[in-house]
Amino acid sequence: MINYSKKDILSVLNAKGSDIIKFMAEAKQYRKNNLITYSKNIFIPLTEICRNDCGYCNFKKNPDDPEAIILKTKDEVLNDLKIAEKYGCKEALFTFGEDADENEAVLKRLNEFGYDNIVDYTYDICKMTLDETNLLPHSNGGNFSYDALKKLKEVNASMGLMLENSSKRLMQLPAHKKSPGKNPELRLDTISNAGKLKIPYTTGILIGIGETKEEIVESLFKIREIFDKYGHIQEIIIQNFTSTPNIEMCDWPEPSLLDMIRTVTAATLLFSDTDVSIQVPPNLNYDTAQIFLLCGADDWGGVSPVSQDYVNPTSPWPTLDVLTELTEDAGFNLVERLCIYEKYINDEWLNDTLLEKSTNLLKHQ
Ligand SMILES: O=c1nc2n(C[C@H](O)[C@H](O)[C@H](O)CO)c3cc(O)ccc3cc-2c(=O)[nH]1
Ligand SMILES: C[C@H]1O[C@@H](n2cnc3c(N)ncnc32)[C@H](O)[C@@H]1O
Ligand code: MET
Ligand code: SF4
Repeated sequence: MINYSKKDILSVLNAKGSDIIKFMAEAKQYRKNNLITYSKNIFIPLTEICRNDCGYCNFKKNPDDPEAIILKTKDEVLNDLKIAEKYGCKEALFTFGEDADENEAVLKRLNEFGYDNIVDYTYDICKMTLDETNLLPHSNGGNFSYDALKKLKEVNASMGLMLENSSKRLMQLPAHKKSPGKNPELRLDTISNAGKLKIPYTTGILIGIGETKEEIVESLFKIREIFDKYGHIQEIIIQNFTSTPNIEMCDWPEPSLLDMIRTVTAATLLFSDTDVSIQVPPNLNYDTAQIFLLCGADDWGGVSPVSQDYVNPTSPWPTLDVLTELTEDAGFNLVERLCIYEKYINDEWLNDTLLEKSTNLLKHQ
């Protein structure tokens, strides 16, 4: 039963002074324990080519850029995975541009490798990960069709797609005006299809890209609606727009610390009657991350000892020592989790191979 109305959540996003402190305390008291989770991962950008062109994006590269990753080979990926395994990583995070196979250079490379589309290639990369390593694949490559998701489900422990925001208005702003794949109807469909297919899922919202507080409320309620229908959303990322000089939105202000606090508090309250985690990436909040634990966030997301965050390359992750220290200093304990949350590790959600691998990894934590 949802305990909060849209009006309530909007009042959290507008709260000032002692009101916001009161809401933070309310959100914090819903946390059943003092554990903060993270997943030890390696970030592998399969391709940096993307059909969209988001105004905030630091990841997408032009195919003519000699530094661009057009398509990683299987050997390159396996090499990355083996290094990650040595460091004890358990999640292979495949994040990449959407529908990259619409691009000539990517398609040419796919053809050379014996493929004609990016979904089949991603499937084989994930299959190789399961066959040759102890890591669990989590793919996040933009929208996928129902059939593509159905295929990828077989080789992914979990998958993800940021809703970003449910407002169509942003399709007219620098954030999304050149990104058909950020049409919220499409994103909501992908997230719903993942639910129909019983894929443990990560989604979230991006704060500070021109949205209003009302639109943040709408976005959170849309996610809630889908979760109530399918139960597959394991975590919600509250991601803050981070500016760098080379992006189209370089002059846009980053969201304030207080706006992030308000949003994390609002998300925690809206999901307080569920076991959905609220994730805040510590690398985008290097000096301020602790405060989010005090308003209900309970997960740091993927943290990598071996790779950079290719989406936010100027924001290095804290080391695990630093993360432990700042978590404990705030009154919590840091614990490792898998990319798939424990409650989904059963035969309702996973095939035999993924179930066996996840169960074994869980035992050895
Ligand atoms: O390092 C990052 N990890 C990102 N992750 C990884 C995430 O933190 C972990 O992979 C999940 O928590 C699963 O363990 C995403 C995963 C998704 O499914 C969807 C979006 C993101 C976004 C990022 C991101 O910007 N940077
Ligand atoms: C992988 C996810 O990273 C987020 N993302 C993309 N660019 C930025 C940025 N400059 N700052 C913060 N988050 C960003 C989007 O929400 C995307 O879906
Ligand atoms: C690199 S951004 C994350 C994956 C995908 N391109 C998306 O925006 O959904
Ligand atoms: S954020 Fe994702 S969809 Fe948007 S341009 Fe970057 S890679 Fe493409």
